[in-house]
Amino acid sequence: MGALDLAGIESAARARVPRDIWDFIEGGSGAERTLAANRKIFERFALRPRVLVDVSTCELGQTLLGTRLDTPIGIAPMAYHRLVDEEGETATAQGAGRAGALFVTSMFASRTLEDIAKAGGPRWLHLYWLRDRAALAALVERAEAAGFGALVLTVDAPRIGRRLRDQRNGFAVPPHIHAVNLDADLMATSHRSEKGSSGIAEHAREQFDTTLTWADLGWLRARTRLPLVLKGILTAEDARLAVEHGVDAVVVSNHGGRQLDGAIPSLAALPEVVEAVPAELPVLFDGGVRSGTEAAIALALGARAVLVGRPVLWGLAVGGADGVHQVLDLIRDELDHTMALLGRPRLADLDRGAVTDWPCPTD
Ligand SMILES: Cc1cc2nc3c(=O)[nH]c(=O)nc-3n(C[C@H](O)[C@H](O)[C@H](O)COP(=O)(O)O)c2cc1C
Ligand SMILES: CC(C)CC(=O)C(=O)O
Repeated sequence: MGALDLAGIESAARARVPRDIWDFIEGGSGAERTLAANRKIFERFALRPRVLVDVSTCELGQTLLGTRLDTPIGIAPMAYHRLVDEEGETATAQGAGRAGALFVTSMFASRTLEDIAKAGGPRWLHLYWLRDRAALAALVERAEAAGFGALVLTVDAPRIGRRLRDQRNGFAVPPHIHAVNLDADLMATSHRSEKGSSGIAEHAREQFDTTLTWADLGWLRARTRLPLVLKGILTAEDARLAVEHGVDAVVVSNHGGRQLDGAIPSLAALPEVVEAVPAELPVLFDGGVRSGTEAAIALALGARAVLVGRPVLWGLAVGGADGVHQVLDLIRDELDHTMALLGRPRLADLDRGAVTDWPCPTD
């Protein structure tokens, strides 16, 4: 029998993945307040079921920025999938393809964009803004040629958060795993392991452009015909600026609690962002989603799609492409079930009326 929920897949993954890699994946920044809050906040919302609605079929497919998807549950960008599986991102892409799910590939993928494209499935490419703009431009060109459908620029990481687990472990990218889409000399620091510091944070300090402002977005826009998505928006103010700067979509995210510790839980930021942007601008969401019920809550609060991070790596660690497919299908099936029992069989029916604030009496 397959896993009935993600908890079983998580514990199987934990048993397989080496401790320092597990800490890198699971960890947050600082006291991990935001990491914990991303999960806890889902308890503060409850669903409002309607009855006597024809729910004989639920429709979970949609077209998002020109990309056809069979499910509103996609994969958040995560670096270095080969940390947990020999094949890495090509297996992830296969699993996502079978589920008809969006795979947002990290710029720090450990397989080439071209191999990922060959594995099939709907895909977008995530970017950090490197000081080396020529490297960025080259990546954008390759992404277009390889059929990536949008660019997702992550804007919440001018520096890497203080990830104490990684600092204690002296975590660095193992020597046999590489961000193969970037030149080796650009990535050298990420492999430097030293107790008390994180190779990943050191690398970002060296290579990420910390001078980046809204005014620079035009440079990227001018280089691509692909839709541009900003990931890491948590306030109405920034959502409005994103719209003013012609962005095509935003992802409400606090980077899974890995960046600013103490930042607002992702789900708490979602309503103000949704309210601040025109109805037609897609708002995506990530942070702490571990079930179809939680996906339904985020969709009802206005997300057009929900991205899932860590659970996909659990699936990959446990079962490669099959494990990724299993994780995505499990959440999708739970969502389908939730929509039926909610009396809201189409994604468009999942509106603000489907959910209510319900301050938990034990809080
Ligand atoms: C191991 C790992 C690597 C990540 N790498 C990236 C990355 O390269 N770029 C990025 O924008 N976000 C990255 N993230 C953040 C995810 O895109 C996402 O915001 C977060 O994991 C969502 O929360 P969840 O894991 O609770 O679902 C990473 C997250 C993890 C766990
Ligand atoms: C290589 C890292 C900078 C990837 C990342 O964004 C993360 O670990 O959260």
